Amino acid sequence: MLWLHQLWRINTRLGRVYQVNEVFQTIQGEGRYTGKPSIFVRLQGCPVGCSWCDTKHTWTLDPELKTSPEAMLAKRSDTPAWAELSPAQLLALFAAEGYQARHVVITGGEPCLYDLYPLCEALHQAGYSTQIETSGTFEVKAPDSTWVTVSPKINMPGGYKVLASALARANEIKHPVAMQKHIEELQALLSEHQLQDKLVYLQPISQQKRATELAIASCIANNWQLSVQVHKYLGIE
Ligand SMILES: C[S@@+](CC[C@H](N)C(=O)[O-])C[C@H]1O[C@@H](n2cnc3c(N)ncnc32)[C@H](O)[C@@H]1O
Ligand SMILES: Nc1nc2[nH]cc(C(=O)O)c2c(=O)[nH]1
Ligand code: SF4
Ligand SMILES: [Mg+2]
Repeated sequence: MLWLHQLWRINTRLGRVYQVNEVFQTIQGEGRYTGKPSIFVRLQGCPVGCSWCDTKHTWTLDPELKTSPEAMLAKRSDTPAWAELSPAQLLALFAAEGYQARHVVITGGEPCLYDLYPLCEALHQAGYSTQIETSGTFEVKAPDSTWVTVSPKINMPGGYKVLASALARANEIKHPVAMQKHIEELQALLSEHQLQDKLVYLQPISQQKRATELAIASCIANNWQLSVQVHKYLGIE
């Protein structure tokens, strides 16, 4: 017999909705799953404020910018408009769009502002594998089988800091770099949390030549891997 609190938890989860900036099908362009056909679900809202963020249009969650799922899907440029969808509505949207990818990447914005259990569980039940792209500044609320990519934010202007629990949960650590100090910050973080055995990727910030050269040299020196945002080189989403 289900306890009352379990029933309440299930009901709450079933009733969960997500604020979604965009949904699209493409090739995963970053990290361990680079090259994998994927459906991206980009959630709205992020308070972290990375100066080099390539998705600044997802930072706000303005109630006046709420739009319909159809209008959200029809967007052809980066805007801060968002739509509210339940996991069931997202699955129906995937079917209606005829998406064939079986891997779903939940990104943002900062997806870990949300409880991702209901979404990931519904996706798993429907046969999808799931991945989260997160800054690690909020608790990761997702099933064990979800692949978690943590892009640790260190010394952020707003004071947000990567959580030890998020680093421990990470299946891979992906660090955007442009300067030598970013390499040193990552080395200090890995030794502070004893994470030398984690899978680590360096990702040059915004395809800059110097950042890419630094990332290549640092990957070789530290036996890390390179992630180059393949989608940007290909000119796809
Ligand atoms: C836009 S963020 C959204 C998910 C989450 N907020 C985070 O930071 O991981 C997705 C990934 O893009 C990376 N990223 C953002 N802007 C970038 C840029 N200009 N160059 C390289 N990587 C970037 C982030 O570090 C993160 O790994
Ligand atoms: N193709 C593609 N791969 C990605 N990997 C992580 C992305 C993100 O914005 O989180 C991203 C993205 O926006 N597009
Ligand atoms: S945490 Fe992610 S979405 Fe937020 S500002 Fe930084 S890169 Fe952008
Ligand atoms: Mg991106």
